[in-house]
Amino acid sequence: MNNIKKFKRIHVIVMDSVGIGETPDADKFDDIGANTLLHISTAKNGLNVPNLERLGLSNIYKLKGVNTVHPSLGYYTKMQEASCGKDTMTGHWEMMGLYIDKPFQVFPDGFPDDLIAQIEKFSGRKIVGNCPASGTEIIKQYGEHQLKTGDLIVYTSADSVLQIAAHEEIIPLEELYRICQFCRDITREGKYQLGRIIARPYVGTCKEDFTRTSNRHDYALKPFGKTVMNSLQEANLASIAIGKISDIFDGEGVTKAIRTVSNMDGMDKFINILDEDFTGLSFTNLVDFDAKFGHRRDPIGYGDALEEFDARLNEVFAKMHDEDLLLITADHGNDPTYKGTDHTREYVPLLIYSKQLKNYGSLPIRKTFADLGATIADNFSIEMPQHGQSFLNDLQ
Ligand SMILES: O=P(O)(O)O[C@H]1O[C@H](CO)[C@@H](O)[C@H]1O
Ligand SMILES: [Mn+2]
Ligand SMILES: [Mn+2]
Repeated sequence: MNNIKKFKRIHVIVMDSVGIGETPDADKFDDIGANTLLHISTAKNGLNVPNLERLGLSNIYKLKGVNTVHPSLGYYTKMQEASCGKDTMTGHWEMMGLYIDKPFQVFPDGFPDDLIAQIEKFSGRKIVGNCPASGTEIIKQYGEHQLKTGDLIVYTSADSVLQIAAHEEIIPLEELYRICQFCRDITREGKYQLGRIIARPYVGTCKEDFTRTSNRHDYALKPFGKTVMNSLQEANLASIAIGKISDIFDGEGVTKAIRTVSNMDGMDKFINILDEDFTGLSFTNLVDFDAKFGHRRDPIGYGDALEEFDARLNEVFAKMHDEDLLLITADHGNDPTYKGTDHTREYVPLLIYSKQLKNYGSLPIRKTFADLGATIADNFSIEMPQHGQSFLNDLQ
């Protein structure tokens, strides 16, 4: 890094699912033509994101209503995912230097009878659903049935995930969590290994007003190997997880976990962290983009959420110290105008800002999300991850 001190704090913000166009291998995922940001900007007839604009967002891919800027106020590029998956865990683990070579198992036809039987036996409740579904649709379909019978609503998606929807007044949270923990324990390895179990509680009186609550809980697998977060922790540096991050890594390499209930709550908590004195990483995930708008195929809501996020960057810039580095990126796409309701294989944007950097411009396209973790490791002089190349020296 020419004439530049290393950074004391690196802040990574993951805008969950904010992709920026199909990758060269999008055909393998049946995602040709997907472009989350572009299609949101067109659906909204222009996006109003002045801070992301200044950092160079539209220089990566021209979005409607977002100017290209020269010079930009940040380094900008996009990253391709090397692992063969497009789920949240794969994306985040790769950012921290770990690849998934064999995709997590999915169950497009529902879960096998013997697995379902084990869950029914443990819980003493019958299971309905057992198919891929959108979480808000399946509670419309089976919620009233659940109110009458107490049956469990089990569903999956294109991800390696077993989700249990449960009305909070019919199946108390502690019971739901206990059942999910059981599901987690029986699917850690072997033929039914699953990426995640997710508790999906909701409230309401009938299908017209059922609403999911923020008591969602994710039970992930432990990362299959060492991540940059483990190395930070070993070196007695901070590795602060805000939002879903701690769940995604099953707490591995997390020195402090801060839970959030929404994107704006995530931004509040991140901005508070900027006031704390630490050396190391803060790692924030903003999941509303994905859960509330991407999977719901709501491009207008998605665009509004992006504008709301952008507005909070004023506070972030104001609070950043000279020795801070900010990296804004995403973990996969979820084009809300695309067919189906699942993630899309896309490039993710990477925007880089620090008060001590000046010669802003484009960086080469990254072949792997792991370049992010390699840069963090390089900066803190800790063990380099198995994958990824540091771009620290490109920052001036
Ligand atoms: O449709 P909902 O319940 O939001 O579920 C979505 O959220 C899950 C976890 O991110 C994905 O696997 C997808 O199924
Ligand atoms: Mn995600
Ligand atoms: Mn998702």
